Amino acid sequence: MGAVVEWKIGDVWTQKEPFYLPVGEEIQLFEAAAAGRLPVMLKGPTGCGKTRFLEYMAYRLRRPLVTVACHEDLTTADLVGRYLLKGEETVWVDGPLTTAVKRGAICYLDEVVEARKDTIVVIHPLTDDRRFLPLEKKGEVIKAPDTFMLVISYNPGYQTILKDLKQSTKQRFVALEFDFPPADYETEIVRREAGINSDVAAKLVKVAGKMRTLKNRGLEEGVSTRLVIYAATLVKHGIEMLEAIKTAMIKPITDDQVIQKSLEEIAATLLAEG
Ligand SMILES: Nc1ncnc2c1ncn2[C@@H]1O[C@H](COP(=O)(O)OP(=O)(O)OP(=O)(O)O)[C@@H](O)[C@H]1O
Repeated sequence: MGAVVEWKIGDVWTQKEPFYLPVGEEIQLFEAAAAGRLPVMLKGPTGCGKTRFLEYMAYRLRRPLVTVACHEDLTTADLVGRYLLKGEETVWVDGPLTTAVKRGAICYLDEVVEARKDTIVVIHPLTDDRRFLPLEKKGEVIKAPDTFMLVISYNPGYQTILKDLKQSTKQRFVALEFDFPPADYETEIVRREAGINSDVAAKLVKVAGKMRTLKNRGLEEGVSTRLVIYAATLVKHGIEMLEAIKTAMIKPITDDQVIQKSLEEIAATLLAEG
């Protein structure tokens, strides 16, 4: 048995509309894919709004959202289900993928590349016009209802030759590309999410923008919108700007003290400029 799989079902009818600020044509494209029963890949760096977008789309389409955090020990049984011993009896327990298919939900496999290649293969029949899920252990095949939709997230920045999706998997999805929002959009997102004024939000976004230009020059990944929101939240709770930037936007992304110091200097200079 694999490690415990982390998953949750969000029922849209019990949920209020998630805040999502569209940046391009992503809503129309996703709706067209949903109408055409096509599987979707959300491509982009960590913390840039992929999950929030999907929560918003699930709400908009009034479909439950089943989210699975993929990891390298994830087995087919973790996704599909397994027989478990309950007292004297052996009972079948559906996994998140089976639950999503049965409920006609959107199933979101987050960071799918982390899962083992032999595990990923189980989604193949769901991603073409067959749209079925084989439950091999149970000797059953479930046909997906029209509302079922498979969505995966994928961060191309992390991939190496050893860890990448196979072409035969990639070429089963339409891809929506995400990136950090343009500065004025990101300012609005940070303002709303952290509940701070636009001025503070704009300054943090400016620092984040500068830090992102240093990607590949010592920094593996640009600072995420999520971290900018964290910094804004610290400021809202009384932490001074530079300290908030160090704690939320610099230390989490690099352990290298020399790089930390130079990022701090860049931030201090930008803050002094006003
Ligand atoms: N366009 C947007 N509209 C509203 N909020 C956004 C938007 N983009 C980013 N955010 C904010 O950024 C946070 C991080 O985004 P999210 O959790 O969706 O990232 P992600 O791309 O799914 O990251 P990961 O791959 O690490 O799961 C969200 O909680 C939300 O507050």
